[in-house]
Amino acid sequence: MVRAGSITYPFTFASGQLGRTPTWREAVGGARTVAVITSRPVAALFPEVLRAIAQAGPRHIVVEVPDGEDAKTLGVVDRCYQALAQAQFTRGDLVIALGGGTVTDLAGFVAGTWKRGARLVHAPTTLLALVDAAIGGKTGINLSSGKNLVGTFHQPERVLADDTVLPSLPARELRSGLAEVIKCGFIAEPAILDDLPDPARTVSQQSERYLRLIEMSVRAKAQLLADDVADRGPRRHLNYGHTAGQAIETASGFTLRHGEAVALGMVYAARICELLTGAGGIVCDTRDVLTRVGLPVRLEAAVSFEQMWELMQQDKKVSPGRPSFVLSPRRGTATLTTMPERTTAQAAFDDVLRPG
Ligand SMILES: NC(=O)c1ccc[n+]([C@@H]2O[C@H](COP(=O)([O-])OP(=O)(O)OC[C@H]3O[C@@H](n4cnc5c(N)ncnc54)[C@H](O)[C@@H]3O)[C@@H](O)[C@H]2O)c1
Ligand SMILES: O=C(O)C(=O)C[C@@H](O)[C@H](O)[C@H](O)COP(=O)(O)O
Ligand SMILES: [Zn+2]
Repeated sequence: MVRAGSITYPFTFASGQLGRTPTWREAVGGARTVAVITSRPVAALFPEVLRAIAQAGPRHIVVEVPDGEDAKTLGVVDRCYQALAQAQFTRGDLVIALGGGTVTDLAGFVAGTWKRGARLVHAPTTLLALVDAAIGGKTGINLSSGKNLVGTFHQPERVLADDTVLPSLPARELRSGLAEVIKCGFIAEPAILDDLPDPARTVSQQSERYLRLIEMSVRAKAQLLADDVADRGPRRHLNYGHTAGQAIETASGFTLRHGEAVALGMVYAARICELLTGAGGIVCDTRDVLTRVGLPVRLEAAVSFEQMWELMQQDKKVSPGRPSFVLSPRRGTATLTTMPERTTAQAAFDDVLRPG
């Protein structure tokens, strides 16, 4: 179960459940219409899931949205609203998000704002969505001025976790998800960092290990948000590596995957921590861990300090004088500090991120 303040909902883990009609019969409850928001590649990968949803009973529509970050725009939100309007979709009807974190962020926002809040079930299909995006109710739409600048908190009624989605993931997507898993290792559960998968082996060859990692990451995230859904205190620890990471992700024009950018953001935060505390070895440890699974530890995209700094100021956590930058001085712990001064921020960028 995930507790998000006063709301509690199940995170059910069962191999193959997404392709079974009874799963969906139970999830649909009394809805008369179901709207599946998904992307074309995901729909093509999982026809048996769409079939199982169709067989669950109510009328259903499939709203296909662009793949990846292109889904998280106000234009796509509007297209989803039009589809819901045409289907005379009510608050008691159900939005199903079938896809990765971009789909859960978009569908969560659409459900949360449709008639001030429709029902929502997440069916995550990437590792990243399974361990992170499908849990906790954050939704996000990008603007040209920054990532996730528009959003609501809207909790799903349930998260249907199914590890049979993982084997088809390209290695790069798997690594991107592992960045969020590693993040949980640095901020909350150090055992994660001693149990990382071997990138040379497939998911199926180390499935027990993946199950442990998913379990530890979900537990860590659920604990941090349980009493801070609105992201004012401990939940912010989940933003470790994101202040710089999401700025870099945006400045790269989304050529970097979310997890890759977060990996670079964690290296950056590690250096900031060293500069602020005088401690040593944090960057080295961070790079060692990330390198073990093949995540980037140096910035190769053409992103300047000025671009990153400018975008960091747009971060939602930032308000003058208030703690908004996450440090992890020791494996398994996190603290909040104020945004570093520009000179410190520039020094850290030059030390660990400057390309070339
Ligand atoms: N709301 C939150 O708490 C939260 C947390 C973390 C990340 N996010 C957001 O999530 C997004 C990143 O999510 P993502 O990494 O899942 O990216 P994504 O949704 O773009 O999916 C990545 C790619 O994988 C493909 N794909 C999906 N499932 C697949 C499968 N089973 N097999 C093969 N390919 C598959 C998709 O078609 C896509 O091309 C970012 O926008 C990030 O901001 C949100
Ligand atoms: O759930 C949270 O809280 C997180 O911060 C999880 C992050 O991994 C995720 O990328 C989130 O969408 C970032 O949120 P934002 O507030 O920085 O937009
Ligand atoms: Zn993230």
